[in-house]
Amino acid sequence: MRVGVIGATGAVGKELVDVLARRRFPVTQLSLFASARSAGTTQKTPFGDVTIEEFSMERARKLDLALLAVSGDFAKAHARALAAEGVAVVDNSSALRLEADVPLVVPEVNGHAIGAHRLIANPNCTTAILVVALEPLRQAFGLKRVIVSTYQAASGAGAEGMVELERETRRVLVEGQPAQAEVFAHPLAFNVIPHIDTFQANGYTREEMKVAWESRKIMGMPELLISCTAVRIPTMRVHAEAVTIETERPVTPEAARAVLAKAPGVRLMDDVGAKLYPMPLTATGADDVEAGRIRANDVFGNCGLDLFLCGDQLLKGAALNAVQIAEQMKLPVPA
Ligand SMILES: NC(=O)C1=CN([C@@H]2O[C@H](COP(=O)(O)OP(=O)(O)OC[C@H]3O[C@@H](n4cnc5c(N)ncnc54)[C@H](OP(=O)(O)O)[C@@H]3O)[C@@H](O)[C@H]2O)C=CC1
Ligand SMILES: N[C@@H](CC(=O)OP(=O)(O)O)C(=O)O
Repeated sequence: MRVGVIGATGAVGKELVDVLARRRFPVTQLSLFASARSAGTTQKTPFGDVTIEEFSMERARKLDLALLAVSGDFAKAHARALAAEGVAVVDNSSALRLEADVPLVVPEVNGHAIGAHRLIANPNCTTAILVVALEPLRQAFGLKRVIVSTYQAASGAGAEGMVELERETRRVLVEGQPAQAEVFAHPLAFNVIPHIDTFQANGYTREEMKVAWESRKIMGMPELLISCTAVRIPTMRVHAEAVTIETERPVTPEAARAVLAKAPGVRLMDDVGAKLYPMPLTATGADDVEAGRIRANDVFGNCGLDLFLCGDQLLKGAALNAVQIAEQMKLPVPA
């Protein structure tokens, strides 16, 4: 299959190439696209050294599958046009996620929505990690309300976010100077910032609203009551989420653990006596979303549950989920 990764030099794009190789996706020809500034450079990949090409529709329309990891504006300009050319497209940006004719998919939750569609949207990273754990709990106990607070890594802001966190941490520790900010709203080193994406009229940020909008669409629960506080923290990778739910039917921590232990895409890590709980250090590079710190939340009587999640947002929140979607799309089988 002729596969193209568009945005191949970025945080998500590099992971996409690795995931394609790791999952033995049937790639017969891999094309890597980025902007003009990267064109002509060489990227080492598990498929060998590949020269980065500047994106053009002429080149991309020859692909069987295009994995887009650029911006929303780029997706608006090219995603539908590529799909119309017969290219299967999975887009990582937020541009098309709420469009009625574009399925928004986390395969463990709503893989059935893929059908014969040629253009699929990959969800917001925080949302994908959340719904993998929420869906099995919903199936077992019903779901009334969700309150989530997030702890999001610098790489959520792309390759430049990682560079800034490393540079500014050095500035403080090595040079003894105060940290500065360009990518983030404030210096991130030795700080936490309750501001990801732009503020909306209702006081929430767009990142927080995406968690609500997208969870409702993926889970097919347009009325789901859900509130999010999204916070950037100075880790490199993995988004953590403190989640409180109110269920429709009574829930116990033991029953929730039994459900999550069997849930696809979830790794139960919940043994506080052994200091076993989800953490960015253990979730980094892992496909499964870690779930732990499961306990009854008495605020909601016998229908309340608290839990803590950690998911590698460059994998389940982006590249892994996108390749899982591609695996379920109806694509030409190479001879
Ligand atoms: N980071 C994350 O955790 C997640 C990101 N996403 C989404 O994935 C997308 C990519 O994010 P991320 O990897 O973090 O971003 P990066 O900033 O790390 O990478 C952006 C990529 O886009 C390329 N690019 C920029 N302009 C063009 C262009 N005109 N034509 C072709 N390629 C171009 C860049 O190439 P060059 O190096 O040449 O500039 C680079 O490869 C975004 O839409 C983001 O919202 C989704 C889920 C999680
Ligand atoms: N907003 C996420 C990453 C991201 O790119 O999300 P989205 O694809 O929804 O814009 C973060 O900063 O951690």
